Amino acid sequence: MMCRFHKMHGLGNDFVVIDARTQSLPMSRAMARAVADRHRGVGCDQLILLEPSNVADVKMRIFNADGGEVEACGNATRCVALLIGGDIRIETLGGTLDASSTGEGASVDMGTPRFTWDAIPLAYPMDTASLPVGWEGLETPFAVNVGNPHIVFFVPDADRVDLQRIGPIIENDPLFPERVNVNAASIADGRVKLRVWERGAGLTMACGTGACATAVAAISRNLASSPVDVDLPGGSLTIAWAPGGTIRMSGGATHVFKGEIDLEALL
Ligand SMILES: N[C@H](CCC[C@H](N)C(=O)O)C(=O)O
Repeated sequence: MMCRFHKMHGLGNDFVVIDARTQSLPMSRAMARAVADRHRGVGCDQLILLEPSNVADVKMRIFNADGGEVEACGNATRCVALLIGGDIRIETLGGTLDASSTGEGASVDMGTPRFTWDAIPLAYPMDTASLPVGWEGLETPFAVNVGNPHIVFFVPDADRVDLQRIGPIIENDPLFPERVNVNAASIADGRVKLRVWERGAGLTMACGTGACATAVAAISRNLASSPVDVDLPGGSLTIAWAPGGTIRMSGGATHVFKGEIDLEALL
């Protein structure tokens, strides 16, 4: 079955976007994993499937490279806004988001962060502002749900954290029943430097929800003030948030090419 797709990225966090609003496409974990495979498929960090919505302009389904369907993807949300254009409302498992395309990218209202232990979720009650846990020198992280679960470690230099090694250990710790996205952040001159090990995708060039989670954590700990510029390997995002409010994320989004793939040939 030939299937058209758009190859897009948000600061190098890359996506295969399939628009299934006019022709439904049953998606499976195996199919998502096969499309994301960088050797046998198209290759991407996340597969994005667009479907009709009863509550918004479009429903955006998000599948990590490991095939798991998840609640939120900030960079992909900007890409979908760029693809569709104008001001749009996007339904996701993590909530319905308002986005505005700005030509080179988009700004998105990512909703209200949640801080209670059972909203992250954690396996048992804890102070999510400063978890009394640590892994090999990464200590007292901040946990927050921004549609998806994130843990944020503030360190002297984010580049010196071996996320390739420690990321999957933390991602899969039993403290996180839904696993977790792992953020290593350092602050310099009021800006945040961020490196992310993503749940279900590994190290990525950028993570939109990671930037949101880290900005919320930095503002909550008085380490930075809103709006916060977050510098990731693939580029910078600007995150605005005040306690009690919603998170506003702005940044680039890029359409690279249109393609076609034989989905049956992948399995
Ligand atoms: N790995 C994330 C989904 C993608 C998030 C990231 N690509 C973004 O831009 O927010 C999770 O499992 O919750």
